Amino acid sequence: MNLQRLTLTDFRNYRRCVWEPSTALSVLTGENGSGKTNFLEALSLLAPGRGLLGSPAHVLPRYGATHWGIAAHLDRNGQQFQLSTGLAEGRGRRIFLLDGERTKTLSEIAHLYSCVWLTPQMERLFLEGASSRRRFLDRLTVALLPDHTQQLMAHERSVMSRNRVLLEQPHETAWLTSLEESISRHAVAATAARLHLVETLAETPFGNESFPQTTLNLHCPVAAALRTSPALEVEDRLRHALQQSREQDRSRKSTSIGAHKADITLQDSMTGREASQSSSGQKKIMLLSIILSHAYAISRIWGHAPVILLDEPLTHLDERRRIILMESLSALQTTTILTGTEAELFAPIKKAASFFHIHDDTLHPA
Ligand SMILES: Nc1ncnc2c1ncn2[C@@H]1O[C@H](COP(=O)(O)OP(=O)(O)OP(=O)(O)O)[C@@H](O)[C@H]1O
Repeated sequence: MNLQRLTLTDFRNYRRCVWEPSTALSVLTGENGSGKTNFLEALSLLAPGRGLLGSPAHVLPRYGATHWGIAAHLDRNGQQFQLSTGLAEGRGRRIFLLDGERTKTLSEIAHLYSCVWLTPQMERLFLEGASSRRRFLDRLTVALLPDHTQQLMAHERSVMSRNRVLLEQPHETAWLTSLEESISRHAVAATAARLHLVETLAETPFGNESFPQTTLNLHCPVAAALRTSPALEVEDRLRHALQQSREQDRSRKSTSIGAHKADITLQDSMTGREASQSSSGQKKIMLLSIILSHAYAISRIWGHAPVILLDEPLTHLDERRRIILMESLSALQTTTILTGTEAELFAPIKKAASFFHIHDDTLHPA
């Protein structure tokens, strides 16, 4: 996937920014707060699922603006198209346009465009509660199975309705039964999709051959597992479990079983230890391994490599691993953008990459 031009209008700190990368690999540098993360976020928002599972559309306009827009000219295996997204004036929801036409389904876009994204905030995944790990897992899943978003939204709506009915009309058993049927159907589908993702990632050799024609050997393989209850894999069992838990759920004012209770565990597969006990550098390597394995899985499934966005990928890595990572990335043919505050650290890819410095919401060739 090659990005040819990106235009941001009133997006975050960018009033109007047009960027045309000249090589597949680009390095964006800039001072703290210059807008490096915002720039990568814009490209991530072109992929379906990000808006639903990330920042809501109304927080994205530049302060003082009421709407925002992102437009990308892309080349996918020789096929050129324009993909845009944004919040139009007077509309509450963002829309997607493909070559200027409003898209009908998000899977239409998933066939054409995908990206993988690593941010420093993701390092908190190892320490935070299960809900942020679920969001992370779901975002990866949506890139492979776009319908996953609909399943999750339908599941959430049914869980909220069941909580309300349990509190306000607990004797409406027919209503509760139908909501529990809906929860079971969507929870089983969502669990199957998540398991599919975890299995797909497990098939790609984590931390080793994480991308075609590339060897990323950072010596810290990671194993991901979905911690889920067996009830979540069989509709009848889940329906029965929900029915049995009505009293208990009513007193705790929430539904205790469902797709919203699953968790993923991440382990260092060399030591067998939980990833949360690893060092900062080891955590970073595990995340990089997951993200690049995900990129590999996307390219196998959709037939095109995703855009790769790595925000501060060198932080916490020692010099040897920084060089291995940069050399691996410079072999990729797909648009890959790396950010950092110090351009000098990217010296090993001086020849392969184009360098830009962000200042005053503009990307200046460096
Ligand atoms: N909606 C918005 N309108 C205008 N500015 C915004 C908006 N949202 C965020 N910002 C500002 O954009 C600036 C740039 O943020 P960003 O996180 O992209 O910087 P960065 O270059 O990645 O910084 P760092 O190196 O510290 O990680 C921040 O100062 C933030 O306050």
